[in-house]
Amino acid sequence: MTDRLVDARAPRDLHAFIAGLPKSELHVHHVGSASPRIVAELAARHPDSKVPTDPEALADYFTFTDFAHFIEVYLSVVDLIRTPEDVRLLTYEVARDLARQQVRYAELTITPFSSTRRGIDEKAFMDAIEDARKAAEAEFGTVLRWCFDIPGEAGLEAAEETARLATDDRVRPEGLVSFGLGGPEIGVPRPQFKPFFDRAVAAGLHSVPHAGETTGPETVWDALTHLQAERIGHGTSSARDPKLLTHLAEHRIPLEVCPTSNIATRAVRTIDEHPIKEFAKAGVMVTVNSDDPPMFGTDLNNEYAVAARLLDLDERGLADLAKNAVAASFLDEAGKARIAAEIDTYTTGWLAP
Ligand SMILES: Nc1ncnc2c1ncn2[C@@H]1O[C@H](CCC(=O)c2cccc(C(=O)O)c2)[C@@H](O)[C@H]1O
Ligand SMILES: [Zn+2]
Repeated sequence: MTDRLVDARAPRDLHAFIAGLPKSELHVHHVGSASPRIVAELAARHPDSKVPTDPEALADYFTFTDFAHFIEVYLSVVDLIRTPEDVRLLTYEVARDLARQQVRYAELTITPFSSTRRGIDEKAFMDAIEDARKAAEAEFGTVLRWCFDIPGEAGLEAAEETARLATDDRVRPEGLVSFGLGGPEIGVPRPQFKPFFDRAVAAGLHSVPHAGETTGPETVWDALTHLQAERIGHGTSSARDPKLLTHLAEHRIPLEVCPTSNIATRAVRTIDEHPIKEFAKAGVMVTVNSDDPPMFGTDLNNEYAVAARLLDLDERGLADLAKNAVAASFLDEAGKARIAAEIDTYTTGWLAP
C-alpha cells in the first residue's frame, strides 16, 4: 500500500522476471491481506470502525512501534469483518490480488476463532470461504487452500474452538490442509498446544506453527518436539542455533521466511541483518512469503526482489526459490508437477536468446 518498505534495488529486468514468474504463497494471513481497497469497502459497510480509509492515513496507521502494536492494529481490522458476506468479499478479493501477481497456489492462514467469537455463524463462515475459493479457482485460476490457526494469546478456549472447527467433519471446509498457531510468542509457551496439534494431525492436517518470530530458537525446538511442525512460520531466530539449523536442513523442514514482515514488526532491526542468507548457507529449505502484505507495504513480488538481493539470486535462482515453495506446499503431486513445469517453461522462455 505504501512504498516505504519496497525494495527497489533489484535490476529492472529481474523485477519484470519476478512479476511474470508463476509463484506460490505458503505464509499469508487472510485478514492481513486486506488491501486498502478492501479495507475501504469494509469500513464503508461498517462506518463506526476506527480504521482509516484514506490511503495516506492508512499508511500511517500501518506503521508499527513493535509486535504488540502490530497485533493491536491487526485486531482492529479483524473487527471490520462482521458478516459472512464480508468474509466472502475479503477472500475473493485477496485471491484476485494474488492472481494479479501470478500466484498460482496459496495457503491462506485463517483464524476462524476470531470470526466465530464475534458472532459469525460457523457454517456460514465456512460456506463463505469455500464459495470464494471455488470462484477464485474458476475465475482467476489461483488455487487456494486453508490453514486454520490458533490465536495463541487467546488461550486454550481458542485452541479448543479452532481444533473443533478444523476436525469436525460436519464443519471443516474441503480446502483445509493445515493447522497453525499465531499471534505473540512471548508469554505463550508452545507446548500447551500439543493436544490440539495431536488432534489436528490425527485428522490428516499438516502442522505449520509460527515459531521463532519474536522469541528465541527454543520456541522452534518446542514447535518441532511438541507440535510435530512440518514447516516453521518465520523461524527467524533459528539462525542463533547452529544445531537447530543442521536439524532443519537434515530433516528438510522448510522455513516460511517473510523478510519485510520481520522489519515492519521490528522482529529484525534492518533488512541487511535478516538471517535468510545464513539459512540458505546452512542448507535449510527457504521459502519466501509476504505474511500481511498491505499492512507491511509489500507483496510477494517485492519479497522475491528482497530475497534476490539478500541471496544474490539471478533468474535461475529465483526460479529455484519459486520451486522450493511448490515442493514445500501441501498441494497434491499432480498440482505440484504442473506449477513446477510452468516455472521451468517460463524461465527457459525468458532466458532464451
Ligand atoms: N506476523 C504474524 N505473526 C503472528 N501472528 C500473525 C502475524 N500476522 C498475522 N497474525 C495473526 O494474528 C493473529 C493474532 C490474534 C490474537 O493474538 C488474538 C488474541 C486475543 C483475541 C483475539 C481475537 O480474535 O479476539 C485474537 C494470529 O492468529 C495470526 O493469524
Ligand atoms: Zn504469519
